[in-house]
Amino acid sequence: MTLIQIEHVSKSYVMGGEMIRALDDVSLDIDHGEFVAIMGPSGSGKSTLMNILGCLDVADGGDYVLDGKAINRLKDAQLAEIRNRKIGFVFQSFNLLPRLNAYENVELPLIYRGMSRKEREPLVMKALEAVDIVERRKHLPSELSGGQQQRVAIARTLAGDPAIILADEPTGALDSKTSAEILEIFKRLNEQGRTIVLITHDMAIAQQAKRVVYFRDGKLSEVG
Ligand SMILES: Nc1ncnc2c1ncn2[C@@H]1O[C@H](COP(=O)(O)OP(=O)(O)OP(=O)(O)O)[C@@H](O)[C@H]1O
Repeated sequence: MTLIQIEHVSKSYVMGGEMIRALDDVSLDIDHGEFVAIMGPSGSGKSTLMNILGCLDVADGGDYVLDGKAINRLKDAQLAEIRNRKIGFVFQSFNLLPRLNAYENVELPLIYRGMSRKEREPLVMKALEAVDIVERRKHLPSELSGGQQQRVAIARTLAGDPAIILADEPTGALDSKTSAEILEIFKRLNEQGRTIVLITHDMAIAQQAKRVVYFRDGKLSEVG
């Protein structure tokens, strides 16, 4: 079943009087349960596509349907709501709040959703268990390694039960052994049915996904 449908999407920026076509007539379908890597060199348009997929930005032209809903004609408030309910972001820089411990970082988005403490606890614990970080739940981010911080960031995303996880260079700040461990977590989550889109400039990392799409100069092509 199709989860993401992008058809003839374009996005341009004007810089110093010159027009840059960051996305040039891009079409892409992603089914529920897929693990897709979007791979391309710096400046190829990956972040622009991620922002559109993640409902952080809208395209200039073309159509985007996410989980049966047309996204490109929505207003900012509606986009924000879809983003909060459907999209789980994982970033290179973890983006944890430094004064909250691991448990509290995972819990925070559920507080914003208005859930009670009783409702939150099983969801937070389940998410921490899914990434094997339960024992460290009382530690602050500064007391955790990079790999452990990324596990917490993945748990925070999982607790919200998103339709899709968008991971932008999630191993970019990690050494190769830790990167491999984080990629194993994504693979395991995918085996459990999670839909994952991994954005990377690194072919070795992209090849860990089940499907690789290649980006160059704002255009997409399937690999293999
Ligand atoms: N806000 C903006 N204003 C002007 N040009 C932009 C803007 N955002 C992106 N671009 C341009 O659009 C093109 C695609 O950029 P994008 O950030 O999507 O690439 P990327 O593949 O994510 O690169 P990187 O891996 O370096 O982050 C680049 O030429 C970039 O300079």
